Amino acid sequence: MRTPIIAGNWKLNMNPDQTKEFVAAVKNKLPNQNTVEALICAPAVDLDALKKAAAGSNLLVGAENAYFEDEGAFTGETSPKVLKEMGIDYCIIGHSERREYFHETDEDINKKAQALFANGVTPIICCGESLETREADQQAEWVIQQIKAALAGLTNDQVAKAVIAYEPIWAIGTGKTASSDQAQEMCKTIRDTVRDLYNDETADNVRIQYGGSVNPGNVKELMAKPDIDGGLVGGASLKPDSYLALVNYQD
Ligand SMILES: O=C[C@H](O)COP(=O)(O)O
Repeated sequence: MRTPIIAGNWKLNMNPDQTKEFVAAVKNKLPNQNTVEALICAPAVDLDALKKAAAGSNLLVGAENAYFEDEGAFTGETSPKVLKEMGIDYCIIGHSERREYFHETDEDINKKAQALFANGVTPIICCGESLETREADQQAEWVIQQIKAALAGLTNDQVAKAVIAYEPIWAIGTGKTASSDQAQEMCKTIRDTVRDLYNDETADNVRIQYGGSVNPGNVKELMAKPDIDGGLVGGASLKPDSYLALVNYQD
């Protein structure tokens, strides 16, 4: 039985004061963690404020990125070891914005997954195709290759604990959501890929999110699909009311 996981990805939005206000508004209205995991992934500069504000509540805390080394001369990077020390639960890796603007490769993303697991932080591994790839009907091949590269060398136990986020680039921030059938089809493709690479148990345990213009109006339909276990939500996670509607979609 997979616990649904609804994650906000704040991207480059919110400061520590806004973070505290947000958490104060949501912290007593969140679902039980056994029913739905409610997570916010915030910029590194907000994580301390977020973690402290969320203490004692059902809110889980994640980072938006980390480096694959724990320490050293890597100016500007975020250490997975320090994320662990701060009590951070999850970390997004391989978001399409990082692949595009910061030139992250499949190999980087695999190294980041290894480094996060080595530190006990759960990666949310993003994948997804461009509009051009979708129009060429190559989305399945594209995403299968991304998943194979991201998971290379990971164990059954690690993959079973991981979260994979399918985010078609053409649906991110555009208001153009993939239909629930399109999202289901790709999430099933990802689960089938994990089944081929690992085994039934791992495939049945790995949680797969859909991301791309998820909002309170479409979350229920998406979450009703058998292979969609959660959402990775940008814009609609920035306001307390909207975030609460997303995480409480079962009400
Ligand atoms: O990580 C989240 C995605 O990029 C989706 O963003 P969006 O909900 O604003 O479309």
